[in-house]
Amino acid sequence: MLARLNFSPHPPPQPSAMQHSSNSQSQPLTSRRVAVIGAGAGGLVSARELGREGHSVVVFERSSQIGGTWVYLPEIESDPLGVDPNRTRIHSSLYKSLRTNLPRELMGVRDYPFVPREGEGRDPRRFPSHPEVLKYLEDFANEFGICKLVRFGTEVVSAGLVEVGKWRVRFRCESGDVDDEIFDAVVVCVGNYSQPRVAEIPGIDEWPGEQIHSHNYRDPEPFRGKVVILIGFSSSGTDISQELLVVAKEIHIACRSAKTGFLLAESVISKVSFHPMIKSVRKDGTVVFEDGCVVSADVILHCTGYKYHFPFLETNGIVTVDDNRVGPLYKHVFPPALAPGLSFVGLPFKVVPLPMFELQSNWVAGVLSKRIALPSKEEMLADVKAFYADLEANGKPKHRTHEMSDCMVEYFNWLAATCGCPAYEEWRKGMYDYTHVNKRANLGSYRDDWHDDELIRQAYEEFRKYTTNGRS
Ligand SMILES: Cc1cc2nc3c(=O)[nH]c(=O)nc-3n(C[C@H](O)[C@H](O)[C@H](O)COP(=O)(O)OP(=O)(O)OC[C@H]3O[C@@H](n4cnc5c(N)ncnc54)[C@H](O)[C@@H]3O)c2cc1C
Repeated sequence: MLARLNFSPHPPPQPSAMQHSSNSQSQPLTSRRVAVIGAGAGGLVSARELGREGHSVVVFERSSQIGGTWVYLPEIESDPLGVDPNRTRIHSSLYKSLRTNLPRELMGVRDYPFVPREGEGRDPRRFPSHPEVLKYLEDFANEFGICKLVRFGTEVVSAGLVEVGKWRVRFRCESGDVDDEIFDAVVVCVGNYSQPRVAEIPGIDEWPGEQIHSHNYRDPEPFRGKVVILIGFSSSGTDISQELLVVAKEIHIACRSAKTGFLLAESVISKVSFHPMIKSVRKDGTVVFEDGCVVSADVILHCTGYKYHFPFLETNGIVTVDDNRVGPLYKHVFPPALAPGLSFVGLPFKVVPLPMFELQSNWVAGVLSKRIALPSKEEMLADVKAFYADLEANGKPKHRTHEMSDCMVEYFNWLAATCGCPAYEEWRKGMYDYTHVNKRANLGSYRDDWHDDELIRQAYEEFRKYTTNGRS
């Protein structure tokens, strides 16, 4: 294992890895008044990119602090399944013990690396616990002066086009008063991990057990001694299963592919069974799987992901959410008929989020300033149609429209080339792939046991451009 490299705090930002190529036509850039909705990582990074481009930015944030997902709350919603429209709402889906599932070298913004910093409560590990990510976002916001752009306690209740190139944003302040303002553009950065998507299970209304979605999972204690059915074995499911193994009586994991590829430790394997999906549940508390196996269970825990949800958006049906496809969107960002006034930062999943936010928002900023040209509306629509046809031809269902996984690097490099930014570095690709392989081989220990030292060396070599030690 590589000895920890010790970097002192970030120096003032260097010329950005993301900084746009010079305005070769030497025309003045157009400055717009832009509303950014949400002050999570996506909104903070967007505000920085828009500001760098010379736009005037207002960030609307309904909570009292920045960080979005990374603001952990121990409370859960009044409906643990998260389907009752009248439930009390909690934004973050973090659970108490969460550590990142990506190494910090990958997670940070490209020109503001997420390096260990000294100080009280800091967590220097490669896969740190969640408060460290929030601290990094606070550092980022302070470094780039973002907080002064944020209107806290201000929830956007509607955003719609009033005339060509003018958007009305209506917002509710903490006092309850509703007001509105006009902007040239709206960038939606409200996050995609708050609105639970649950599995449909025949017979569930009469099943006597408890149900909960991972959005409302905080710690394993309520599951002590219970037989738990866990649906889904992606990011949340894999993590939560590891915690439950310590306290639950049995865990039955229902997932689409029974061959998950994960290797489990000998010590826990007897407590876990893998199954295909649930066929039905019965009044007597049993759960029937598609392979005919029957289990008497206490709890069903849905680790089944989230739905896109933009209740404030008024587009007269131009942008819709259909089976979790937000569309039509050109390259997951611009609705052709409303571009560039409306854009979305952060929709794709199975990605490295922050570098993607950086690229997407650099593109949005550049298009708004007229540094970067968009294709015509017709060309963008044709591109979207071709993309949908491609998904269909490859058997990818609609609800996975914004899933990247294998296409991530291609997408990032397309954005980078369009913006005139450097391509996604080779060490990043290598580290991303390695992390996934290592996770599969060592689900319980991949965060503390790794062998990608050469990639870490390359990462810190690059980070030297942006950190004090590297400059001295
Ligand atoms: C359990 C879990 C684990 C994760 N682990 C990792 C990880 O290890 N590494 C990683 O890189 N990423 C991880 N992610 C992904 C994470 O979501 C992203 O890193 C990133 O934080 C998303 O930022 P965002 O700005 O898109 O959304 P969010 O962080 O959700 O921020 C959205 C903000 O918008 C605000 N908002 C919403 N609606 C309105 C409105 N109408 N008006 C005003 N404000 C509004 C919200 O209050 C919130 O502050 C994880 C996600 C989850 C759920």
